[in-house]
Amino acid sequence: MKIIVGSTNPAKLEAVQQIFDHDQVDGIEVSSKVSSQPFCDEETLEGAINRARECAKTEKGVVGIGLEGGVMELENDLYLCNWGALVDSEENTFVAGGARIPLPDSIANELNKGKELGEVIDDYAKGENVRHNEGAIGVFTNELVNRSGMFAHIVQLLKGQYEFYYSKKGDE
Ligand SMILES: O=P(O)(O)OP(=O)(O)OP(=O)(O)OC[C@H]1O[C@@H](n2cnc3c(O)ncnc32)[C@H](O)[C@@H]1O
Ligand SMILES: [Mg+2]
Repeated sequence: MKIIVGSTNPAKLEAVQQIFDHDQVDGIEVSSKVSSQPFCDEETLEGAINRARECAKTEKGVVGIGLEGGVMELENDLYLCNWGALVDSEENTFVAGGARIPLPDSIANELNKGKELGEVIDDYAKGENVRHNEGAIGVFTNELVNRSGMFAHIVQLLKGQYEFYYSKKGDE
C-alpha cells in the first residue's frame, strides 16, 4: 500500500512510517486550508482532513494522511491539540485526536498576540526547529512524549479504525 502524508515535517513522517512499517510512505507539501496556527479543535481537525483529502487525490489507489497541530482553549487555559485524518481511495474518512496538555501562560500570551507556536517554542526552549524534533509536547513533558510519538499514537488510531472498517466490510 502506498501512503501519502500531507507534510514534509520529519516528526510527522516518522510517525506514519513507524505505524505503517510495511508500506511505502511519501510526504508532500499540501495546503491545510486553515490558518497556520489553528486555534480550536474544529479548525485543527479541518486542517487534518483537508491535508488527507488532497493527498488521496494525487494518485489512484493511495491512502492520504493529514496530521495537524493546533491549540484550543479550555477553562481559561490554552492546550496543545492535535488531530489526524486518513482518507482512502474510496473517500472513506477516518479521524482521531491526540493527547493534550496545557501550555504555560507566557506561551499562551504570545500565541494570543498572533505568533505561531513553532516560533514561540523555539524562543522558550532556546532551540531551533523544535517543531521538527521533540515539539512543544516534548519540551513540556521532559521528552517523555515527543512530537513524533504523539503523532504515532494518532496514526495508530487511524490505522486501527481503517482496518476495523475493512474487516467488517468483509463480513457483509
Ligand atoms: O510542515 P507542517 O506539516 O505544516 O508542520 P508544522 O510543524 O507547521 O505543524 P502544523 O502545521 O501541524 O502545526 C500548526 C502550528 O502549530 C505549531 N505546533 C503545533 N504543535 C507543535 C508542537 O508540538 N511543537 C511545536 N510547534 C507546534 C506549528 O509550528 C505550527 O505553527
Ligand atoms: Mg504548518
